[in-house]
Amino acid sequence: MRCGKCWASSEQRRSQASSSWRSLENERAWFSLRFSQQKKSRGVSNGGSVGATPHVVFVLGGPGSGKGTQCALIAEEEALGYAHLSAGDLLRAERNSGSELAGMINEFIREGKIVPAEVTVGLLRKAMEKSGKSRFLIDGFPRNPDNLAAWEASTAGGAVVVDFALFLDCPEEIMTERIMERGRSSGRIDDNEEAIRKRLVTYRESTMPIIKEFEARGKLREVNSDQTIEEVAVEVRRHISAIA
Ligand SMILES: Nc1ncnc2c1ncn2[C@@H]1O[C@H](COP(=O)(O)OP(=O)(O)O)[C@@H](O)[C@H]1O
Ligand SMILES: O=c1ccn([C@@H]2O[C@H](COP(=O)(O)OP(=O)(O)O)[C@@H](O)[C@H]2O)c(=O)[nH]1
Repeated sequence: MRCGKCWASSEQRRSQASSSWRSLENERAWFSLRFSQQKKSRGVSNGGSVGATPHVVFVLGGPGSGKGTQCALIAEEEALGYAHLSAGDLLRAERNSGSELAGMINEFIREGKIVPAEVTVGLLRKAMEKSGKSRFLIDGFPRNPDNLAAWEASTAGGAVVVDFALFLDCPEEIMTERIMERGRSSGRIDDNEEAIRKRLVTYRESTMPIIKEFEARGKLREVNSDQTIEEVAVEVRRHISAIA
């Protein structure tokens, strides 16, 4: 039975969970196949070189911390060779496409909750393929342990290298101010006070543990994003440029 806050009954969830595992198997197969083919065909760009294993930087931080702004600046520098993939943008595009997932995605976004991992991993996969690039800034993902597990299952065997997670650290009051300002023109259903409160709870409870996980692995780079866009960009670029 459907309710305002749940997008599916427990039966639907169970059936979705089993199809999720099947799709994860497909994702895994895809990453290995796709990128081994790329190596053979030497057909992808890599900031000048071709044929290398794809490299990813996850860009994490709370809502309004500046992830999209900073990723766009790096992607503008063509010589660096990065494709900017915003998980949120991909989800909003899928919702706007009117696909069968649209209603479910809309509910999760409205509630500031995290969309089931296999949906997001599938959208990222397609976007990576379409980009023709082999360096990726993945903006706003992984947001919880399920996201990370699904990503790792789909890239098992080293098909994709995660260089590090870049954490844009910003006080919640500043993030809230920025999003309220963005909400004046963004048209986003979640750029309002009520949704921001929910998104901040999700960030604290679900995404912070992922940031801590990358820290524990020695794979976290941190930037204070409570500075001007230009000041943040200098530090972000320094971390990106340090990748071999
Ligand atoms: N360093 C900054 N100082 C002030 N405003 C910023 C800064 N970085 C981003 N913004 C603004 O704050 C809002 C949120 O930034 P955005 O990059 O969309 O954040 P996120 O992708 O993390 O949600 C945007 O309107 C953006 O122009
Ligand atoms: O990997 C992701 C990325 C985004 N979202 C959803 O999309 C919303 C907006 O995310 P986005 O990164 O665009 O916004 P930000 O939090 O950076 O402002 C989030 O609150 C989630 O509901 C999600 O479920 N999984």
